[in-house]
Amino acid sequence: MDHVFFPAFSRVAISGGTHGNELSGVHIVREMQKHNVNQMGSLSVCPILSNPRSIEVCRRYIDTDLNRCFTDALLSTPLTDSSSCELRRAHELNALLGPKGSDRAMDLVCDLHNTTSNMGLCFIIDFLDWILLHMVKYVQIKMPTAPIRVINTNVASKSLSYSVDSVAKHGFAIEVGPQPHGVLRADIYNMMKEAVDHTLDWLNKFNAGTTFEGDKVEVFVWEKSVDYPRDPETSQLTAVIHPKLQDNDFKLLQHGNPIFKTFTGETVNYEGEDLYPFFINECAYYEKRIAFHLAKKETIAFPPISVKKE
Ligand SMILES: N[C@@H](Cc1ccccc1)C(=O)O
Ligand SMILES: CCCCCC(=O)O
Ligand SMILES: [Zn+2]
Repeated sequence: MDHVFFPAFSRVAISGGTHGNELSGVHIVREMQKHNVNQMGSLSVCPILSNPRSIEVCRRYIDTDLNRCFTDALLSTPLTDSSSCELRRAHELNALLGPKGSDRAMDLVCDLHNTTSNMGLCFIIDFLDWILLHMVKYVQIKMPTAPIRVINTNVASKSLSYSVDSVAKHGFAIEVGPQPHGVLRADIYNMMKEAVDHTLDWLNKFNAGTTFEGDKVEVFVWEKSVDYPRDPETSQLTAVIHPKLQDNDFKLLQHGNPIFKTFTGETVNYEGEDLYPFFINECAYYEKRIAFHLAKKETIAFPPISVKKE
């Protein structure tokens, strides 16, 4: 693949607390703010707490999920007195870190999340972005023992991307679990902190003119979601994640494998095509009617890249 050149990175944001009870990112950002981290080598770094009001009450959100508020449609919805706290905050964050799709948007936003699912450390991206794939490869090499994967949400277009990181030129989330929401685990905190540090190191090396050789990386591309079995009248759950699926994120799920155990003891088997499950039993997804997501696994080759000399 031909060598690709990108402009140097200048302004990056590290955001935490987009979901107020996902504490690794809240404390990583708080530590950065406490030590006045705002210049790291060639980068100006903006540590920001995305949803201070939800952090204050240690809940995912106040009115609605902030990480679903950044579609073009919602960002151009005029605010009224009845607008949700999070839509109001999304408009503020878009002005601060974006505007989404504009030339003056942040070069990069790294949004920090935790999951109750056994997912290790995942980079969540909306599109194949050579910069982000190189960054992931670098972090994987620097953290060989940690399970580090890439999830592509496969959103249909930039205008339909809905997460806070989508306002930047290069946006992604770092998702680490398992960690209960509202809880801090040292192992999970350290994994996230190390990944953030390596990400910033990579950006400085890139800016300094390092050529990163082409390579390939496995990417899990979102395909569909599966909800819990529910009572058709009441929508109440009638089953839980089967013990044989629980904690087996990213292990191939094959036709006929057990996925749910009903409260009356029956096993429900998976009837779909062989795919990779993730976000299995994520606490915050019950209300979204998601028991787990399913992804295809693809191997993506990416070209050598280096900074474009202005
Ligand atoms: N846990 C995050 C995962 C995510 C990150 C970025 C984009 C889409 C999804 C969320 O549900 O918001
Ligand atoms: C990482 C989560 C993927 C969400 C895919 C969707 O709900 O459209
Ligand atoms: Zn989150």
